[in-house]
Amino acid sequence: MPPGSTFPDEISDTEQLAKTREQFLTAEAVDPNQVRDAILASWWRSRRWNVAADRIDLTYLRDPDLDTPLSRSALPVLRHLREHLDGQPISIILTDPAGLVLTRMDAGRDLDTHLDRVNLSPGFSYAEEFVGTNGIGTALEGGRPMQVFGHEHYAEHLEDLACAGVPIHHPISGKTVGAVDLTCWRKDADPLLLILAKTTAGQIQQALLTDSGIRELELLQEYLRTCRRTAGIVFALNNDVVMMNDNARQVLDPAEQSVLLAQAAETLASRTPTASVVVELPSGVKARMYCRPVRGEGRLAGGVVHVKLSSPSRPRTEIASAPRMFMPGLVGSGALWLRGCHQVQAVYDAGEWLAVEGEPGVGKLAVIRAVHQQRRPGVHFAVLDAAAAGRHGWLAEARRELLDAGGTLVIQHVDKLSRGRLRTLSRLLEEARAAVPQPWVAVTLSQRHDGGEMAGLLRFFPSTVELPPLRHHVEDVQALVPFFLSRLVTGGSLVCSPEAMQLLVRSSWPGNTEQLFAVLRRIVQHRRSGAILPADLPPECRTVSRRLLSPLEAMERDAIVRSLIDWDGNKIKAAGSLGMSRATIYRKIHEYGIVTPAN
Ligand SMILES: Nc1ncnc2c1ncn2[C@@H]1O[C@H](COP(=O)(O)OP(=O)(O)OP(=O)(O)O)[C@@H](O)[C@H]1O
Repeated sequence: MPPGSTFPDEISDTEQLAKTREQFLTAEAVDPNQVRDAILASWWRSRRWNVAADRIDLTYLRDPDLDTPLSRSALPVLRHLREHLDGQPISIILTDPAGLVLTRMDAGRDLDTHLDRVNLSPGFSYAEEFVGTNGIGTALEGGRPMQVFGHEHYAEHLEDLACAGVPIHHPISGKTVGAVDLTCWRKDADPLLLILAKTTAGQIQQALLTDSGIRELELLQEYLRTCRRTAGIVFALNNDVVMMNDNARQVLDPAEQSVLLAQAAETLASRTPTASVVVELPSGVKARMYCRPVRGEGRLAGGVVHVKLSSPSRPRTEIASAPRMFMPGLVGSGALWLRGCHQVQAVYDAGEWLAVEGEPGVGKLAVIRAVHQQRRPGVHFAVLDAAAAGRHGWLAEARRELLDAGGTLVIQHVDKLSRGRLRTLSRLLEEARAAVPQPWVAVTLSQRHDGGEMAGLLRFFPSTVELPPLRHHVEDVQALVPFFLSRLVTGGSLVCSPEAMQLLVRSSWPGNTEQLFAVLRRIVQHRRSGAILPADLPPECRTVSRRLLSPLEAMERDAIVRSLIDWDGNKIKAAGSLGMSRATIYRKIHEYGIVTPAN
């Protein structure tokens, strides 16, 4: 099957795909033309998660909570769809944003039995990190609709199925609140399934908007009233929205915001919310919070909170230099990081097209997006990934964005383009320079390329801004952690303990900010409120190795870290339990940069 296509043709495709998957699993070279780009990328991720391909052995996580805005809005839509499908063997599944199956509608005995056998049932998570490539997890991971057929699944027990998953976004906050998935037998697969899943996700979003609109309006009005009455710190929150006045953003750093939001969420969720609570912030400053629940249509719509900092012990200068979001969606105040961001702003303001360079995951796209949102909010913003340039329709999309759309276009990973594609893109950029309206174009790349076709492309971009790896501004981990936690856990009810933060700051983050985000995403799977402790951190956070380890090395490192934790840092006992000599464990600890518990 061609890598860009969306639907495998026939049996020959199926056999070829099965062979390709097997080659991938046995670490043989894979012909990228035999498998779709998005699937190959997902196989690589599955391998990095160490997902087992030969079995599905999931842990039952918890009873799904169906009394949530998502379930309340989605269930009537799904029931309606079930009626329309009129007994056809298509399973309709709703999950939360982490891939936890919330509900599955009956689809006939044979299919239901099979789905039970592969744990595609309420209470189990179909996140990519547990099951590997699949319609639900891969759609959520990529943040876009995804159809996965037969042998494209990473786990072989899913090879008889085809699934179409679509993330559901909250219509107001834009956050991913869940996914809808339609699963059928592979032999019955049809490209229309994805269209149906997209329509269903759209209907659920519409229902969410209708259901939450009135309550959100009540919350907004109460928030505005409070802001008019007081010049102090005010914020309003519910599960989907956080509003904050300028004072709150200027005076509180992200860690303090997280603590206050967590406390406010807890106070509002309690059956008898107390009117005023005193909270000690990480800096030692005391804050008195006045929480007022807001109701709309008989239900809790959220709460408005007014905060007074009651301890003046913190000097004003410290308040002013505390890290805060200086561009939309960005935190961090390390000198190298800020210099990169200011350079991007300057090039944008000069109206020049821009190349941004840096290791994978350092935040290249995030900075460009933030500058765009800051300078031209509401104007069209599009992202094209050059890693998917082999996909059918990619060039047509690039042409449309460059010549017709105006606004901002980011082409990520241009260093992944073939020479032919580089030449074609250069021609399009030439045309785009004369387009009306002219787009602002930025490209991102990980490696420096000084010659050949890449030089031809880069002549359209007068400046290259280099963003530093996270290890060069590792102090920003302190601000990134609470920021990511507030993105991952609604209501901000999870904070990081100082002990865990110390380990996070000591890690070397070869995968940069993206890796930090992935680590926290994994942690919130099992800890959703309270404080993250050192024991919650995965073994990779106990190493200061500067290089990315191979999957086999990572497994060995993890085993050593776990054993050291089990034996309270006693290296000799840990080595004994692993069947390793004392010399070997010392060498490995040094080689992998393991920070032992005793350290
Ligand atoms: N300073 C920051 N503040 C907040 N979030 C950040 C920051 N830097 C990076 N991120 C987040 O980290 C993740 C990785 O960033 P991003 O995708 O921009 O990296 P990238 O350099 O473009 O990666 P790649 O080259 O691998 O595509 C994203 O979720 C992004 O929002």
